[in-house]
Amino acid sequence: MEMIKKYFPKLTEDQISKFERLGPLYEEWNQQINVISRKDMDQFYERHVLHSLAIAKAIRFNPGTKILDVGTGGGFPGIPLAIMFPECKFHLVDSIGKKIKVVEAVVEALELKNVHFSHKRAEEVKDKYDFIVSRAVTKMPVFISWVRKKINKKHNNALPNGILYLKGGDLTEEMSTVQTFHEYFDIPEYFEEEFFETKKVVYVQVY
Ligand SMILES: C[S@@+](CC[C@H](N)C(=O)[O-])C[C@H]1O[C@@H](n2cnc3c(N)ncnc32)[C@H](O)[C@@H]1O
Repeated sequence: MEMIKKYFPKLTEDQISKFERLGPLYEEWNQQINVISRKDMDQFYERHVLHSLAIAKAIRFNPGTKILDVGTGGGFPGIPLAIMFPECKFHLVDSIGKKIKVVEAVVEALELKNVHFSHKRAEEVKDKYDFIVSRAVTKMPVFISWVRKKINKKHNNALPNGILYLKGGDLTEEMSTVQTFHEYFDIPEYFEEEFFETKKVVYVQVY
């Protein structure tokens, strides 16, 4: 938690309180439904919360921005981002119902009014969004095929609308077939910590 305050020094008391409550909430839920590997729970804030917030280092979403988190699992990166950007609207989806139950419990406990959640596959989502965020779900070409028709063309953020994906591994081959503009965001200094396997925020502009 101290690292979050250090890297995001402008958090309000309400945001700090919500981030502080996340740890115990996931600890409790993880005993019933395993959404986070047990060994990761020891470094929950670094591996999950701070890691998700790398997207907030790549872009400060403007109020009103609509964001879809595809394959959110227990709520990552969507829940930490929703706390960080309370004036943006988030929709978290996952194809596994019990994971969405954990999201539901966390959203209710923290009264996150800016978060909706659905048990569905990405391919079934009908609405359009300004940004699609994700972490560790599938390879980028597949991911793009799922979401490319779900991105609004009109934009009001510093970056044109698109995908922001927390990705690990060697991206060279994976990204070689991606034809639209894409770039990798500088790794925030906390990514240098060895526990981060995913070292890039990949931005893909779909149009
Ligand atoms: C490795 S987990 C990552 C979960 C979360 N994003 C995280 O980083 O903690 C991948 C998740 O993607 C979900 N998933 C895979 N394919 C999906 C699809 N087509 N639509 C929605 N969710 C999907 C799985 O159910 C799983 O919860």
